[in-house]
Amino acid sequence: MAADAIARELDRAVANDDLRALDRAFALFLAELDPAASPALLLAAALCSRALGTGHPCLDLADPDIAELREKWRGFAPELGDVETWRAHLAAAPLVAGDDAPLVVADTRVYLRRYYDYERSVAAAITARVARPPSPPEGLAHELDRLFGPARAGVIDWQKIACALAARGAFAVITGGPGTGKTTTVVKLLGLLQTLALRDETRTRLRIRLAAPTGKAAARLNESIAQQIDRLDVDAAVKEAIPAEVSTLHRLLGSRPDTRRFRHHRGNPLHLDVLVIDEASMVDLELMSAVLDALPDAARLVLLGDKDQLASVEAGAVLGDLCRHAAGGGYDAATVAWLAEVCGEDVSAYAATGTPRALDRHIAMLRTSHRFGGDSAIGKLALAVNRGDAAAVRAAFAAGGDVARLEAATRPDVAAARLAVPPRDATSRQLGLFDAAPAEPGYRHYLDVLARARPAERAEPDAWQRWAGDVLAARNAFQLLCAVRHGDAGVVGVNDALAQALVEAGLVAAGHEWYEGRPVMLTRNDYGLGLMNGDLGVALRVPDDAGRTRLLVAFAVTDAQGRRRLRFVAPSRLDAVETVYAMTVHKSQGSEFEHVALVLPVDDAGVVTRELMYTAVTRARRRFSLIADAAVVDGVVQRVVRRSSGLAAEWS
Ligand SMILES: Nc1ncnc2c1ncn2[C@@H]1O[C@H](COP(=O)(O)OP(=O)(O)OP(=O)(O)O)[C@@H](O)[C@H]1O
Repeated sequence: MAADAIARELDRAVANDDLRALDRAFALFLAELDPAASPALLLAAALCSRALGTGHPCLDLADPDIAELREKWRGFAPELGDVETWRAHLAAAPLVAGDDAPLVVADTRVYLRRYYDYERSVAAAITARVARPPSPPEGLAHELDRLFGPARAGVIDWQKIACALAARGAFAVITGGPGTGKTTTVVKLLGLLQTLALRDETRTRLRIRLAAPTGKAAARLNESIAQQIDRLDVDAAVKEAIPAEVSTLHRLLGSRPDTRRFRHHRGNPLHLDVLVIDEASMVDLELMSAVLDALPDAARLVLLGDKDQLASVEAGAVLGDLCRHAAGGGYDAATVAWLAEVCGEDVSAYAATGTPRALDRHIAMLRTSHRFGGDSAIGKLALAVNRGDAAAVRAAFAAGGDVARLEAATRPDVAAARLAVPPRDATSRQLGLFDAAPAEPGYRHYLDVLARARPAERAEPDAWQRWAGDVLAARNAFQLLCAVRHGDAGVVGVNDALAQALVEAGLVAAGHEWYEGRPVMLTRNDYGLGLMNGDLGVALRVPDDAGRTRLLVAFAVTDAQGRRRLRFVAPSRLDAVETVYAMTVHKSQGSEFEHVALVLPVDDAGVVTRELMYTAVTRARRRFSLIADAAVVDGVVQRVVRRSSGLAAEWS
C-alpha cells in the first residue's frame, strides 16, 4: 500500500481524536526506517505510542479498549481482525525481529524497545532478590516483641508481620491505605535492624537512605519520620543512627542535566545498606529500573505505598503489579509457620491456595486505618470506592456525616464556587452539605484569617511569621480537586470561576496577576529556592528586611531535621507557579487536607477511574465532598483501567 494512503489514514485518526499527532509521527518515522512496513505494523506502532501516552508501557493487542479501532481499520489492514494473526504478522516484521529492532513483541504485547528493556530489568532484579534464601537477623523475635508487644488473641498485627517479613529478606513491599501505619512500621523496622546491627560483633551501623519520587512526598515523609523516631522505644545511639532526611529519588540517584543516565548505576552503585522508598505507587517503570540498577546486591530495598492509588502519569505501575495478590496474602506454608514462631501471629487464613509465588512472602498489606475509625464516613466511602461497590458508595453519601455529594447540574464550576465561597451567613444545611456546620467554610476561612489576624503595622517579625503560618495552615483546611485539566469541571475552568467568585465576594482584589491571598503551587523543583514541585504558598503583604511592606509569597518548607519553617519569596523569582484554588488529583498525591472537594466532569466520557476517586477521597482528613451527579459516580467507581504490563503477567 502506498505510503501516502497510510499517512492519510493516520491523519484521519488524528482528526478523529483516535490518535495524537505524536503517535502519527512515530508511525511515519517507522515507515521511513522501513518503507516496506505494513499498515498492520504501522497502526500497531501508532497505538503503542498512544498507549505510552496514557501510562501503559506496552500495547496489548487483545486490549478490549482498542477493539473498536481494530474494527475500523480492518478493511485497511486485515490482520487486525484476529489477535493471533496480528501478533504473528508483527513478530515476523523486520522492525520487530532482531536485537536492535525498535519494536518488541512478547505474547500479545507490543513494546518500544526501551520500555521492554526497563520491564525485563525490573523483573530480573526483583526475581533475583526474592529468590535469595531468607536471612532473618539473630534476635529478631525478641526485638519484634519489644517493639510491637506480644501477640493478642483474635487480632492479627499486620504491622508486626510486615516488619518481620521485611527484616527477613532483601526485598519487601509494605502496602496499605491512608493511616494504616506504613511510616510507623518502617521506623520500627529501621530501629530493629539498626539495634541488631549495632549489637552484633562487628558493631557496624547500617547505612540507611530514605527516598520518595517527588519533592513534596519527600518533605512529608521527612516530617512524619522525624516525629516517629522521637517516639521510638530504642537506645539513643540507635535513634541517632536512623536518618530523618528524605531525598527525592532523582537526587539520590544523581540526576544530571541533559541526560536520562544517572550518576549511580550498576558500575557506580549507591553507598547504602537499606533503601526505603515511600509513595512507591508514584514510581514509574523507568525510574524503578534505574533504582534497581543502582542498588548494591547486598542492600535491602523496602517499598512503601498504597497499591490502590493512582500510578504515576509516566508509563508503568510497578507497585500495583507487585501487589495484585496482596489482599489474599498467598503465603507459603514455611512462611506461615515462621510468622507463627517469630511473631506469634497466625496467618493461616492468608496461606496460598494454589502453588505459592516466591514474591508473596515479601509483601505485607496493612489493613487497619488508625486515622479513620471503623465507623468513619470517609473510611467507609474509601472502602466502597475501592471495592467498586456503587450501591455502597450511594449509601455512604446518603448516610451523610463527614461525606456529602452535591449535584453538579450543568455547571460544575459554578457548584464548586458555591461550595468553596459560600455566602457568609449560609448554614451547612442550607448548602445541602454536612450535618454539622464546617468551622472553616471553604476558602473563606484562610482569607478571613488573613484579614482578621493581620498583625499591627509595627509588629515584631515573630508576629508576622505566626500570622503567615496561620494563613498557610488555614489554607490547608480546604482543597478543591479536579479529575481533569480542561473544560467546566477542569482545573482551568474551576480556578477561573473561583477567582471570580472571590472577587465578587470582596475577598480578594481584582485586576492583577499577583494579589494578596493568591494561592499558588510550584510546578517545578527549584533547588536554588529550596522549593519543590507541588509546594503550596500564599501571597501576603509583609514587611521586608528593610521594613517596607511588600507582596511576598509565603511557603512552609521542611528542613533536613523534619521541622517546618516559613520561607518568603518575591513573586518575580517564581517562574513556574500556577494559581491553585483547584488542582488535579494527580498533583494532590502525597498531600492531605482537612476538607477535600472533588469535582467530576458532567459527562465523564470514560476518563475518570476508581483509582482517581479513591486517591481524592483519601486526601481528606475530616471531610469529603463530591460535586457530581449520582449516575456519573456509579460509572466512575466501576471503571478500572489496568495498565498493560508484562510484569503483571510475570507475577500473576
Ligand atoms: N498500631 C497503631 N496503633 C495506634 N496508632 C497507630 C498505630 N500505627 C500507626 N498509628 C498512628 O496512626 C497515624 C498514621 O500512621 P502512619 O503515619 O504511620 O500511617 P501511614 O500509613 O504512613 O499514613 P499515610 O497515609 O500518611 O502514608 C499516626 O498518628 C500513627 O501514630
